Amino acid sequence: MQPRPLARQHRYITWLSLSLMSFLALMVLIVYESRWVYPEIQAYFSQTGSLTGQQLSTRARVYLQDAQSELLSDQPEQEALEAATMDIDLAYGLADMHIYRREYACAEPSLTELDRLAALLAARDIDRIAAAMALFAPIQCLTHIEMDQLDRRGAAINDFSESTRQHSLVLTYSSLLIFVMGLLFWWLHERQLRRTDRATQETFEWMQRAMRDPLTGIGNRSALHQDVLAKQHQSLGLILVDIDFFKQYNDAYGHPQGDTLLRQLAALIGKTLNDKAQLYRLGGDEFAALLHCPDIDTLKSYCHQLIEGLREADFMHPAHPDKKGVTLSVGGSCFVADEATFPYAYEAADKALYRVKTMGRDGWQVTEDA
Ligand SMILES: Nc1nc2c(ncn2[C@@H]2O[C@H](COP(=O)(O)OP(=O)(O)OP(=O)(O)O)[C@@H](O)[C@H]2O)c(=O)[nH]1
Repeated sequence: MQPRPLARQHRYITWLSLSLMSFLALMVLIVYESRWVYPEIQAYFSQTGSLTGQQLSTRARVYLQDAQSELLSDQPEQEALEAATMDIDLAYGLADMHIYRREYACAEPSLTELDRLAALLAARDIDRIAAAMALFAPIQCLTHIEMDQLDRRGAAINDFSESTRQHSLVLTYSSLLIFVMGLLFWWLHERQLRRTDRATQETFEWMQRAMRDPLTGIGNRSALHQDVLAKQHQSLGLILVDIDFFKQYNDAYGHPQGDTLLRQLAALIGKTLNDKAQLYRLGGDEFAALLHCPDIDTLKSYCHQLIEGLREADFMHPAHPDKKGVTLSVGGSCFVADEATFPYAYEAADKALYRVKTMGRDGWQVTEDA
């Protein structure tokens, strides 16, 4: 059975909504996974070893080494002391950081030492070599700070890379999972749809079979009733056809041949009525035809055609009491299709058929004003 356009549309909409849901889930995940980026960057540039922290200690150390060079140079005393004092002051200004005092034990004594040296140099109370030697301890401290800040920065970068790798992994596996789940949903949906299609098809076929006469392939009594209801308010003609002396035919030829005759008659009635009628087998040797009937004369002409058509076909009947071939008794009535009118129309056609039977068979009658 071809999938109906509506079912296909529904399938696409469901598939689309699943994709959208997966996409949304992925977006939520990305936003969730990215939440660490900004605090991480902030941490990188503020709390741990930072570029600024390292640069300040480096600059301060360079000033102190400059001061040492100036103290040990051969420039005039006055100039050398002034330049060294200036560099020590600059170094003090850079190294006098709260974070250095808090984090490094050597910071406090070094700053005190620089303070003392600056005062001694200003008072010319220390010789140049002693002052240069005294700068080694603060230089060592600043070098230590500088290296430590570098180490901390390296560690922060490593942490940053590691967490980036982990978050990327989470993101990759989650995307894969969502993709697989999308496929699974799609497969489940398709399977359900196929099952529903199959069940619908089976129900449809079962209903079709329930409405068919298995021997002749034409409709049965239920189909006749259903078709009448489907043609509400239309002018219809109902023709009932009964084989004459069918029992004798069966007795003479046997039931299988009787079955063949039933099939042949079903085909003949259809052909005679030019396929304008819907045919039914009501049971046994009784058929019915339902057709459009604008007036009673049309119905009469159909009935006449049936009798003449059978005569022309000339089916043999070896046991016909009147020594004829197979003959039919036909009764008809016209009615406006409705659930309420149909039983009366059926009764009227049946009465007409009965009249034919009682009048010797092989003929037709209609009941007017059913
Ligand atoms: N071969 C065959 N015979 C059937 C079938 N259904 C019913 N019959 C036979 O049809 C015959 C109908 O007999 P009756 O109702 O007496 O009708 P009739 O012999 O045609 O007599 P009248 O209608 O009065 O002319 C019976 O012998 C049934 O056994 C069928 O499916 N196949």
